[in-house]
Amino acid sequence: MTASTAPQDAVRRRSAARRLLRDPQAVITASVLLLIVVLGLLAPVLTSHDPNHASLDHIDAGAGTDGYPLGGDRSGRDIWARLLHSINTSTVSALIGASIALVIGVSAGLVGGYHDRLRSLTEWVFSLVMTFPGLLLLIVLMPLTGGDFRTTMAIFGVLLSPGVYRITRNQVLGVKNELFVDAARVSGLSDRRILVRHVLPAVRGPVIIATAFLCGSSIGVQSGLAFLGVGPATTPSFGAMISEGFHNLYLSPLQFVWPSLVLGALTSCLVLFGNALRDALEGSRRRPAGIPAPKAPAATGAAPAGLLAVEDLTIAYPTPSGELKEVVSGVSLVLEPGETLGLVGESGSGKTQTAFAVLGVLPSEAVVVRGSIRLDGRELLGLKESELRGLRGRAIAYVPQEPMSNLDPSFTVGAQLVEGVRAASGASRGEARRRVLALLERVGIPDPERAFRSRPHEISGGMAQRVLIAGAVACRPALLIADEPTTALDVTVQAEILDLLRDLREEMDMAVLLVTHDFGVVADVCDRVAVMRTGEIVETGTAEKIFGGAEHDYTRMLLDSILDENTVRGDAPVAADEPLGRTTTW
Ligand SMILES: Nc1ncnc2c1ncn2[C@@H]1O[C@H](COP(=O)(O)OP(=O)(O)OP(=O)(O)O)[C@@H](O)[C@H]1O
Repeated sequence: MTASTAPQDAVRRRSAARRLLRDPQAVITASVLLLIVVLGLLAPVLTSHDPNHASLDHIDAGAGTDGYPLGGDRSGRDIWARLLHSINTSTVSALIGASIALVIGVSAGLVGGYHDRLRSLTEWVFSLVMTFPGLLLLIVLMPLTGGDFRTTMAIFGVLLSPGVYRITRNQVLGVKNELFVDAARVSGLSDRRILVRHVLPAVRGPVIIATAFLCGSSIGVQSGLAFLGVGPATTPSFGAMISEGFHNLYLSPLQFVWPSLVLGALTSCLVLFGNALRDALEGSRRRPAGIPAPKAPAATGAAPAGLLAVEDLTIAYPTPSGELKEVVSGVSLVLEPGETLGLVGESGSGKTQTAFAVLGVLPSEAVVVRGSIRLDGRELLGLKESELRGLRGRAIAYVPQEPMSNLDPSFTVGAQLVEGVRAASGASRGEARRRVLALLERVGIPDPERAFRSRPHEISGGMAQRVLIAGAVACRPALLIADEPTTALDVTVQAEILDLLRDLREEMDMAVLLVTHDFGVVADVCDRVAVMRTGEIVETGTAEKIFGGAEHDYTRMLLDSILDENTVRGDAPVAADEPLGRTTTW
C-alpha cells in the first residue's frame, strides 16, 4: 500500500508546487519574503556600520547622507544598518518561535490524538498552558531570560504550541480510524512507524499552513516587546526602531516609516503566503486557468420544450494534477409538467450531480463545462445565487434522501417548516403556521398539532420524510426533485411515501425528477425513465418501454440484477404465487 501511495503523494506534491508557482499571490509574497531575508543575511556586506554604533555627527541625519543611505536616528545610528540587522532578529525570532511550537505541538498532537489513554494528559497540559497570559508572562520572565530575545522566543514557542497541538490532534483523530491505518496496524507496523509514515502525512498540510502564521506571530510579539522597551536596547529590532521613530515622528517621519514598512511587508507577506499555501495544498477552489465558462450546447434548432430542459450538461471536477475529470457528460433530459421522470443508475453514475446542477447547489469546485438547464424557458446556468435562491422552494423544491439529518435537532418541526414557508412566500407567522398545519395533515401526519410541536428525534423516519415533503410542496413548486426519497425508510413506509408523492404530483400538477437506483420505485411512480451510467444517459423511454423491452445492455443488466436479487417492491407485499416481476409490467 505504501509503495502504491508513494507515487500518488509525489504527484500530489508536484501539483501543489505547480499550483503554488502559478498563483500570483504566492509568487509575489514568496519573492518579497525571500528578498527581505536575503537582505538581512547580506547585512555584513551591505553595510559597514554596527547597528548600535552612535555617531554624534549623524543624529537625525537625512536619507542619502554619506554612508547613511536611509539617514541616522536620533542617537546617530545608521537606520539602514539597523533595518538589516532587525530583519535578522525577526527571522531568528520566527524560526525559534515557530519551530518550538511545531516540535511540541505536533509531537504531543500525534501522541494525544493517536493514543486515547494519553489524550486526557495532553489535553490537561495544553489547557493549562493556554491559561497563561502570554505577553504578560514573557515580560515577567524577563529577569530570568536576561532579556535575550532568543530565550523569550523559545518561551513564546511553548505558549504557541497548544494551537499546533489542537490542529494536529484533530487531524489525527480524523484519520486514525481510516482503513489504511487499520491495515498498517494489522500488518504489524509499530505505533511510531504508523504515526510517522501514515498519520503524519495527513497532518502535514494544515501544519505547514499554520507555520506561516506562527512565524508572523513570533515576529509580531518580538517587535511588540521591543516597542514596549522590554529587553536590551542593543538588540536591533523593528519594534525598537518604530518606538524611536515614533518619538521623532514630527521631526523626521521617515525614521518611523522605514521599520513599519519592512515589518508590515514581512508579516503581511507571511500571512498572505500562508493563505496561498493553504489553497495550493488543499486544492484550488478557483476555476483552473484556461477552463471556459459553461458553453451553450450546439444549436439544434428550436429549444427543447418542457418544463425542465437539460441539454448537453457536462460537469467536471479538477483532479490533483490540475486536469478536469468529467462526472456528468452531455446529459440531456426533458421533463413535462405533471410528469415523473426517474433518473436511474448505479452509485456514482452522476444522478445526484445532475440533480444538484438543476438545483444550483453543486460544490464550489465543480465546473459546469458546457450545457444548458432551462426551467420554463429560463436558463438557470449562470444565474446569481440570489436569483437561484428566489427559485428554490418556490419553483423548484427538493426532497432529500436522509430525512432525519435534514431536520435541525435544535428546533421543533413546526418552527422549521414555518421558517421555510415564510422565507419562500413572505407569509405572516400566523398564516405560515396555518399553512404548515394544513400541509402536515395533507401529507398524512395523524396529529399535526403534536408533530408541529415535536423535535425531529420525537418523530419516526417516515414521519420526518412526510414533514420534508410537506415543506417542499408548501409553495406548490412546478418541479420537485426527490433524491432517493425512500432509501432510508423501511419497505411499508416507502410505499406510503411514494403514494404520497404520486398524489401530490397529481393534485399540484408538479413535475417530479426522481433520483433513484431502485427500479421498484421507478415502476411505482415514474412515467418515463432515464438510465445513467458513468455520467452519461444510455437509454431513455417510457417506463413501459424500459420495463417491457429495454434496448441497452446496461439497462437490461440493471433490471436483471434487481430481479435476481428479489428487490423489486410493490405497493403491497408480493403474494407468494404472484410472479416476481409483477411491478415491472404495465
Ligand atoms: N466534490 C466532488 N469532487 C470530485 N468528485 C465528485 C464530487 N462529488 C461527486 N463526485 C463524483 O461524481 C460522480 C457522480 O457522483 P453522484 O453523487 O452524482 O453519483 P450518484 O449516481 O448520485 O451516486 P449515489 O447514488 O451513490 O449518490 C462520482 O464518481 C463522484 O465520485
